[in-house]
Amino acid sequence: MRIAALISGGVDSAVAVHRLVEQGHDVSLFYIRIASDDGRGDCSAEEDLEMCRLIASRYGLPLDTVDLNKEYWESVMEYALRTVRQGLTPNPDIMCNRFIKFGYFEERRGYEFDYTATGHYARTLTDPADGLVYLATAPDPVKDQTDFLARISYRQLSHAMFPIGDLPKAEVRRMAVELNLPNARRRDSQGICFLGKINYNDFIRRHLGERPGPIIEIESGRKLGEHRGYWFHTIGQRKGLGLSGGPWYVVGKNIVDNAVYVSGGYGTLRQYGRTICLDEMHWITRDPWPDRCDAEPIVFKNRHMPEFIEATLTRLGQSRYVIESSQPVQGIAPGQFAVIYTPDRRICLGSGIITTDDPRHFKLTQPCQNESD
Ligand SMILES: Nc1ncnc2c1ncn2[C@@H]1O[C@H](COP(=O)(O)OP(=O)(O)OP(=O)(O)O)[C@@H](O)[C@H]1O
Repeated sequence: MRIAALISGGVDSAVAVHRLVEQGHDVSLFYIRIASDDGRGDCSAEEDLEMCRLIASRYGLPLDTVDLNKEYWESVMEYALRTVRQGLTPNPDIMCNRFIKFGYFEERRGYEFDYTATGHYARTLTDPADGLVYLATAPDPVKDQTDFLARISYRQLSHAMFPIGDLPKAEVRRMAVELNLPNARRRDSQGICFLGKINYNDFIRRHLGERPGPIIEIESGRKLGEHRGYWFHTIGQRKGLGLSGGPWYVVGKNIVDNAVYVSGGYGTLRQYGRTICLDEMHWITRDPWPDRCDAEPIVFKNRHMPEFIEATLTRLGQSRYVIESSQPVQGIAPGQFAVIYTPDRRICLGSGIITTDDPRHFKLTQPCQNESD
């Protein structure tokens, strides 16, 4: 088959290329170029590209660079800045997969090929019962990246291939060393997709500036210190508050008063919630419960983490849902995505955006409604 392989210069996509070649596919390599926004040039991209060239020459494959800078700024960076300015928590990785790696790249080059392959830790499964393709979790629970893919469309998923998704990271690294790949000992990329190369706080500061305001203890109303702008802080955050006598957790923000609210100690109730309201639900393959409004058993993640949380999911309106978690959940941050999985943790069904709605106003007994109601 003809495969477009997206490579970053990192070890995962290099081993993915090795596996595709080994399986006898006709592989073309693509590197997506995003310029850095700090005016300091783009040396890390040059280094990545050099690695990609070494991989290409090692396997005798064509390598092309695709410039998606403008598209990245319009669909990922502006979304991230808009979201933090609203006091919400963005997820640039999710947007990057949907709009860049499986979006604009597909429109520009990917469509010419049978499949587009990446080094993501995820799998695709075809269910013999309905013949449809599903996004399945990787066996390596720490590396599983299905949560970052939970917003891609069915069309994008059906055209995607994850050649290393069935391997544990340690095995991928071992293969790279054994194959003597040029990047075998390169350290893993950290942080947020292309933004991972720059300091996140610097990025926010450059675009939104600073706006000092009070840090307030939510229980007592006492001012404990100053922050440099509510957009630097996320609900659930513990580090970087600069307060003594912690631990302190961010539990709320008031963007009108520019106040950041914290709660001290371990496990105080303010830091937790069990009811999570969602909107803009996106099902990747299909709505598993199209005609039902019952509390369906699921597991979910509300941030990138290895553990799944057991819960029920109930539809309230066409795209509005509510999660009732079986255990208290720390750091429920509006704007973030709650990613929904089947109870056996095998299939990533989709995701909804956590809203600012007050969960106490959601009665699970309220009748299921359609959007037009
Ligand atoms: N600049 C890029 N150009 C093309 N594809 C990319 C680029 N950056 C990432 N990708 C693709 O997206 C996948 C997941 O990217 P992520 O940033 O999560 O890196 P990763 O898991 O550390 O993988 P790798 O080790 O390949 O960098 C990569 O394996 C690669 O297929």
